[in-house]
Amino acid sequence: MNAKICFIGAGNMAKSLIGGLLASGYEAKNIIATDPSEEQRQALGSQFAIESFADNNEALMHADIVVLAVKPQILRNVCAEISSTVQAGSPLVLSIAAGIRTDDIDRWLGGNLPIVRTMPNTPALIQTGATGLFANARVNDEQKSQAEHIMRATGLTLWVDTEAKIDAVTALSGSGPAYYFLFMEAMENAAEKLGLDHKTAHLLTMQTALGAAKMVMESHQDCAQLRANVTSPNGTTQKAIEHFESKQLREIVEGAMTDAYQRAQELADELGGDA
Ligand SMILES: NC(=O)C1=CN([C@@H]2O[C@H](COP(=O)(O)OP(=O)(O)OC[C@H]3O[C@@H](n4cnc5c(N)ncnc54)[C@H](O)[C@@H]3O)[C@@H](O)[C@H]2O)C=CC1
Ligand SMILES: O=C(O)[C@@H]1CCC=N1
Repeated sequence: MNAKICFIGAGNMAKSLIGGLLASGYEAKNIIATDPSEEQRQALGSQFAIESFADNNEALMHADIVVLAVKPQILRNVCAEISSTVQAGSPLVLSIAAGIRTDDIDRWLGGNLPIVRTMPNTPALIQTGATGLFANARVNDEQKSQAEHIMRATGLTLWVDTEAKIDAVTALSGSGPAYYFLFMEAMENAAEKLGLDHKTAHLLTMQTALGAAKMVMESHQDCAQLRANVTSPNGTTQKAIEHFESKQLREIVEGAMTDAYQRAQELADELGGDA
């Protein structure tokens, strides 16, 4: 693939995608990025040998693919600013903005555009991300594979067939890293109360999380079976699991993810729409 990709916004997520693309052999001359912040452009220039611009329209002039990587709250204004250049070039539009629907982006950009909406997550920063993708009806097969190629540079990619499912992806893998961080924080704190020093508690928590995740990925056994393997009859794990179950851990997780899902839909209504 040698399409010219233009990132609008050169913050954390854009830099992780650019880093991933370059590491996977994508040519630096085919990647450009924009950012009004000189500091961000300098940071970009010191990390990667790609061209950067302060002016979105100037950068977009020759782009085959535009990646919208600004904060959701400013996306509407950015789209208004670039709409005539986008209409002139009709590039594939890829959005990584949380909670903004393809119909809104399309309307803000002047209409009739192929748009892929994605939901990455922060482990993309270390090329261990997980991204859900949704394509609107104007995206063709070649453009789908281009979008997938870009997002795969930072980890796993999975397509969903309705846009509402992107909100479910947001509740799962988009926000999910924070759930694991919270659980790890709680384990560390509990271990310290049981007498371990902070460093020991931290190291054992991290290694346990990594080991558990690797086992799920590599052992060909499902989570319930792996849990059963740790749980000796009438042993320590059984006591802990019984405690979790008696406090309705599963219902707590379902409630949290349902709240996240509903918030994703509310955000789309608040930031999108005609207002
Ligand atoms: N943090 C997360 O877990 C996730 C974030 N995202 C999405 O990724 C997108 C980017 O997020 P981050 O990289 O974390 O934000 P960031 O704040 O690091 O980067 C945004 C960049 O946009 C630049 N910018 C501001 N105004 C601009 C303009 N008019 N034109 C061009 N660039 C402009 C800023 O200077 C900044 O460098 C957001 O829409 C966010 O919703 C998506 C999934 C997960
Ligand atoms: O918390 C949020 O709204 C965004 C979406 C997924 C991760 N961060």
